[in-house]
Amino acid sequence: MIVRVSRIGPVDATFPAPPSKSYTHRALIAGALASGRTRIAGPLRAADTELTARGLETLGVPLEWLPGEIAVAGCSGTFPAPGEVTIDCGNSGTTLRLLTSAALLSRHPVVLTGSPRMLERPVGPLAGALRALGGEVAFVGEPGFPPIRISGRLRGGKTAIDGSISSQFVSSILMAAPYADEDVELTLPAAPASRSYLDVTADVMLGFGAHIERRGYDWFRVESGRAYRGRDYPVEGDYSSASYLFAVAAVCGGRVAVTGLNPASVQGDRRFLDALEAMGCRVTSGTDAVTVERTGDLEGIEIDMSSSPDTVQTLAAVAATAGSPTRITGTAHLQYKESDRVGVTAETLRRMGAGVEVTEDSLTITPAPLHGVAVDPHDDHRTAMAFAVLGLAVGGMAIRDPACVEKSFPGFWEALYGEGLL
Ligand SMILES: O=C(O)C1=C[C@@H](OP(=O)(O)O)[C@@H](O)[C@H](O)C1
Ligand SMILES: C=C(OP(=O)(O)O)C(=O)O
Repeated sequence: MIVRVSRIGPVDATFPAPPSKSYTHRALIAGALASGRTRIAGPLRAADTELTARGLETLGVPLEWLPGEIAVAGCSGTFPAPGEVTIDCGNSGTTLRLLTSAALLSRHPVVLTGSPRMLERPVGPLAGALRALGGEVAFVGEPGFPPIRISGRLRGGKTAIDGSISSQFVSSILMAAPYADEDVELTLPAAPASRSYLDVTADVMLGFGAHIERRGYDWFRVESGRAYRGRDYPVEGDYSSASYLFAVAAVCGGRVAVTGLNPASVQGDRRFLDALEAMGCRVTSGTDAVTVERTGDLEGIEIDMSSSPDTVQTLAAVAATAGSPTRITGTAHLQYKESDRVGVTAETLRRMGAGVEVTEDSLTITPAPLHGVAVDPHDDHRTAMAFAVLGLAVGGMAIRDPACVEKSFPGFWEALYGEGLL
């Protein structure tokens, strides 16, 4: 299937934010490990969160998707898997990385695997740190990459971990740490990639009753024995998904309001709104909605997006419509995602007519007259959504494999269609 995107004029639209993917993954894991029952209210039901839920079910945790909620029966820190199990994490890095440490809480070995692309996404630094904490991690295929077989136990103690490729390595150990035999102390010798996701991890852990101490992003200690307690857990809206909706106003002009976002959220992709503001949009944040409005022209900016990787492509799309160049830094780790995102974004923007310069850790977009092209997102939801939005300003865009948005934002096309934008 192909979605054809035509040029539209200024917009005036209001959308509900899809629920947060990162919060839903973490609430599922905390609820599964907790003592007692958890009710996750307003979760994201998308391909990736279903993969985490299915993985937990494979580990023996009863859970049920009900209308508007997930009911999870916590296993009090020991997964009751009946024997060795294999969990297919598909294309979801968060599922694979976060379940890797949790797998040590099963009585039996766990094999974690995924899509062909997932098998190219690194897990080496996570494996190394888990071994230092008592786990056994065997690489079934290529060393440093899934599939991995996890056995042994989470003894705990102190170790260093390199999170410069992915913050998910650190989040993984933190989330399982309350169930280690001893306290877990992690030192991060290098600045972690996507550090804001460590704030999301800490937020969920605290919300479920764990005890975590930290010094910024370079030292964390989790108390062993302060177990998660089952609870009613509401999931806030997703700033990464909302970025595509805000970007519609930025590239087409007019106004887009998104409801259901937490204005005080620790989600790093809130930074996308700072970028839009710096480029010349008006951003207002009320109790009901966050609104982006553009009446004049956009200016290029220079911005570090190292903590907000999932909105780099959205920002690149907006930047291509500005009146001057934009330099986005902190992009090195985008090569490890569902696709080599900087490469794909640069190649597509160049085909559309923009000037693009790429370095190891930056992306500079020089606007020029643009024309629509056919985009094959190669199973990367964010490529599909970012270029669909740009298509609304440029016209003549064709997005192949539109179903790949199911990974994080299953209602994306319907949301645009519902507001008359497609
Ligand atoms: O922990 C998480 O929920 C995520 C962390 C980020 O990954 P990296 O830390 O690998 O950059 C982000 O890109 C991903 O979509 C979700
Ligand atoms: C990188 C992403 O997710 P994950 O790492 O979970 O595959 C994403 O959603 O952009």
